[in-house]
Amino acid sequence: MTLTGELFIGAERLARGEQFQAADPATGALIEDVSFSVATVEDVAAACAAAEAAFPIYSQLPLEQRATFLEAVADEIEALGDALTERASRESGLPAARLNGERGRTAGQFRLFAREVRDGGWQQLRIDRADPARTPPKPDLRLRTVPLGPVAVFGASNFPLAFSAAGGDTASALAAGCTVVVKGHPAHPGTSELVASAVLRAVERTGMPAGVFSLLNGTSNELGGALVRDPRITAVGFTGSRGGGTALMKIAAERPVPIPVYAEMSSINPVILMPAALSARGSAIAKGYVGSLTLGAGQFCTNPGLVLGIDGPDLDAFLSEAGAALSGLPAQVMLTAGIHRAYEEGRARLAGSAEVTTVGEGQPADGPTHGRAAIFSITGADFLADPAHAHEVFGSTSLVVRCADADELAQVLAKLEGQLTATLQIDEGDYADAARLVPVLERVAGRVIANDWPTGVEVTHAMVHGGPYPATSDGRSTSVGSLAIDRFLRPVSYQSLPEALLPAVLRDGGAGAAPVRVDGKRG
Ligand SMILES: NC(=O)C1=CN([C@@H]2O[C@H](COP(=O)(O)OP(=O)(O)OC[C@H]3O[C@@H](n4cnc5c(N)ncnc54)[C@H](O)[C@@H]3O)[C@@H](O)[C@H]2O)C=CC1
Ligand SMILES: O=C(O)CCC(=O)C(=O)O
Repeated sequence: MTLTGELFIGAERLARGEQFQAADPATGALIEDVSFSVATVEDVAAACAAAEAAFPIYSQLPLEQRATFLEAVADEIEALGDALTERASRESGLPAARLNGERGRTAGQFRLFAREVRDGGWQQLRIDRADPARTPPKPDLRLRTVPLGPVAVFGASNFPLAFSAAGGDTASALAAGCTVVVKGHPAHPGTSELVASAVLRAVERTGMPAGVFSLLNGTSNELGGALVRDPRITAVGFTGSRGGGTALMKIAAERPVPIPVYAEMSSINPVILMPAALSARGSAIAKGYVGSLTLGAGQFCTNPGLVLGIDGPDLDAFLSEAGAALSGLPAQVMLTAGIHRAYEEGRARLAGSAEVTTVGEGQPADGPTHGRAAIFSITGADFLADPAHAHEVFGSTSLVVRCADADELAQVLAKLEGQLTATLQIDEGDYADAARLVPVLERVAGRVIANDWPTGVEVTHAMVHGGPYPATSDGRSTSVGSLAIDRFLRPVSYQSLPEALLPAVLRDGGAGAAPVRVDGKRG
């Protein structure tokens, strides 16, 4: 498919005078085969108007039609085949195998949400029957969730497919019945265009209203700000930096009508090496750690950036294994020059800190945007003395905290900000101590993991990819898994409405296969 560089505003494809090009992350050279139009503030308004016009139609369609549309998006994304992988690899520097997997995950997310839409449980149907004989009389009350309205989605740089134009935020918003305006990430505009064209083919094929999906491109923060400010936008999905996420939260909160922002931001994903596990299989844990740390050049928000262990010979052996495993690994191309620069600054800050020791490094960089992996260590006391040591370094750098004892380890945990994940490496002999840690970890993180690694989020019903601030802006939700649909819904109660005016799904016998809670009893 030939790229045009146009914007997608509903069914219209538009070119603009101001344009930009993607850059090859490996060299920094511009990819000159196509220039991408920069959306104007008028384009933002037009996309939001199209999303607003489509919303009453799209949100009222039978759920079967909505589910069929989501499946058509999955099919069309898969049909893009190698062309999508090639473009995404060119724009992100990520290898083809990883991107093929991500394409499958992206299509899988749409299919999961199609099944979820059909299941209907997310509508939270409840009926409390009237009791006119009660004093005072009890009214008939019926509840369901309704979609919020048009949603703004910001594509992420590090997952050009699964967290971008048709990533998890878009899939869950469309599943909820919301329309979507995407602000594509400027690092991969061609990838976004290919994906948007697949979504629009699905729109056409399944007869969805134009405006259900739009894609805007541009490089400035003003564009994203204008989108969040638009009065028709009712919620925001974002994955990116803490600075970007908090800026959007501020804009959303200062609107005449504030709206929710679901921003996934920074996380260092603590991993706790429990003594029995460390003693029994420190070497295997070290290898697993280095594998997770260096996956995708460490550019995962689930990257294990912090490891906590009790000082002693087992931790020494672990560190030397991890350092050795790291030493042979090549530096990897990072996503953008800016992300590489931020990584190098973060790595240099740790390396230059008097309290920090270098445990091991990967092979030196042999290109301008290659990130060299590194593991550092610090004592628990020094870590506690300076909270800056807990700042995320986005890439393959991790800090191991050598705690004097279990009490100090608990103090370090207590100092941590909100996290997406917290991982325990445990054996049976650790269970008693681990049992005391689990309640602490569930306060810190959205996902508590045992004997696995945080990178690679499973897209399922029981997944939580979220966590207390600053891991996300709203720790009550997830951005991955079927529960993500809840972010874009709100409950409405219908009191004493005549049957003819009730939503069909709330009429007696109208729920179909969807579960209904009648007078408090689950069906
Ligand atoms: N938590 C996570 O999963 C991720 C975190 N990052 C972090 O973000 C850093 C920069 O990477 P990017 O992906 O470029 O993230 P970013 O936060 O700079 O940009 C993400 C998107 O938000 C927009 N944006 C950023 N700041 C904005 C503002 N003030 N107003 C309006 N729109 C704004 C950008 O134009 C882009 O579309 C990385 O070095 C890393 O530290 C990056 C990717 C994923
Ligand atoms: O680990 C994953 O699969 C997802 C990571 C993620 O959400 C991110 O890096 O933005």
